[in-house]
Amino acid sequence: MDSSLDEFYMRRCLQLAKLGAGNVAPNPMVGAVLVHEGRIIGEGYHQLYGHAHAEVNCVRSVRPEDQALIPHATMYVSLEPCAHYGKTPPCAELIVARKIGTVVIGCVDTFSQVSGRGIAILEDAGITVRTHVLEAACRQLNERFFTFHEQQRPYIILKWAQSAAGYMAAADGSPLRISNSLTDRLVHRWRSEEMGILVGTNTAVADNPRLNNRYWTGKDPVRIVIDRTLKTPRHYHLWSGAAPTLFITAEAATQEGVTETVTADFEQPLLPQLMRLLHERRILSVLVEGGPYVLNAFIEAGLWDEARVIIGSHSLPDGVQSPVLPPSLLTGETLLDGDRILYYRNRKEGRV
Ligand SMILES: NC(=O)C1=CN([C@@H]2O[C@H](COP(=O)(O)OP(=O)(O)OC[C@H]3O[C@@H](n4cnc5c(N)ncnc54)[C@H](OP(=O)(O)O)[C@@H]3O)[C@@H](O)[C@H]2O)C=CC1
Ligand SMILES: Nc1c(N[C@@H]2O[C@H](COP(=O)(O)O)[C@@H](O)[C@H]2O)[nH]c(=O)[nH]c1=O
Ligand SMILES: [Zn+2]
Repeated sequence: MDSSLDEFYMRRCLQLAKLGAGNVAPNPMVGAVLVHEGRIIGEGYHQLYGHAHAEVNCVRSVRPEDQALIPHATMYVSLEPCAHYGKTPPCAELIVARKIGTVVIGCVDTFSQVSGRGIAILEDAGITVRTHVLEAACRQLNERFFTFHEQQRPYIILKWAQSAAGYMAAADGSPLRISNSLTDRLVHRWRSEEMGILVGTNTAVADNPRLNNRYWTGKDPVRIVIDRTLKTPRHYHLWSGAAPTLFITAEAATQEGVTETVTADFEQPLLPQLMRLLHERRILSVLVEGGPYVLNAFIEAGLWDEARVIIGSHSLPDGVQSPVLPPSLLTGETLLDGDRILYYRNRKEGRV
């Protein structure tokens, strides 16, 4: 078998999968193509959470005159076909029922209800299966999903803005705009891409932040506030009910509309409890927007996957110190109208 051809069609699966970005979480993005003698006869991707999977849309897209070719075609799919009855029936059974002879898979689905069972169903039915084609790229596409299922915690992105001298706020703690308005748009795009956004008590009290997505299209993340004694004043934005909000507190649990207080044991390390709680609530990813105390707590615990550091042109020579990350973890840098944005990664993974 020509492995470069497998990679060629898998790249098409990845392109298709990405069309689901923003609409399928907490499900993974998945793309599929059906190929018969060098011609693509079907294409599909997972378009919307709770709706048909990529393989179903791919089979449905085959034109009536090509239907007879399906048993002689090869299906390429970026993620192992599912084996469980979730919101839809198992795709592995659809592939068996349609008598597709060969299936080429990008990466195994490590979600406990699938995890090799999809491949087993195909092989037991006599289907030829090839796996691990562009595996690193297929895993990277869904790194939030894989981190969530393999580490039982959300994918964590740390983000802050600092001056060139390394300060995040004035010495008296009063809030300060460091990033420019174009960078703020990018930040709101980042907010739209993650399921949660988190700040510490002092940031909630000092900044009265909204933590929503106002400068980009798409969703607002769930706001998560660490607030042991519920210090955040009730008239602040975080209590407004304008977006789902979780206050992590030592006080009793309550619910007012979309605003909840959730009790944690502050005598015990908080971050492991927080990770469990967010896993239970199926929050796949969190953008941690500060302040430095919270950011450093995540860094010290090694609980982060990416960091995005904005270095503004603001000359702030003194004040609240920003965290420091090892330069060896720096993976890229961009410039946006005078702001420098540094990108860090906490582990090595293949890139798309
Ligand atoms: N430039 C930027 O990007 C940003 C700047 N800022 C600025 O940063 C400053 C605030 O930062 P900072 O003082 O570090 O405060 P934080 O917002 O990080 O809040 C720290 C407090 O939150 C609680 N907390 C946080 N993490 C934990 C944990 N793991 N376990 C238990 N409690 C926890 C504690 O409160 P307690 O002890 O009361 O229980 C702690 O003192 C403000 O001036 C703000 O304007 C903030 C965000 C971003
Ligand atoms: N000062 C600062 C940031 N601060 C972060 O943004 C929060 C305010 O969010 P919002 O109320 O939604 O605008 C604030 O509490 C802090 O977490 N972010 C940045 O990108 N650049 C900046 O210069
Ligand atoms: Zn499926």
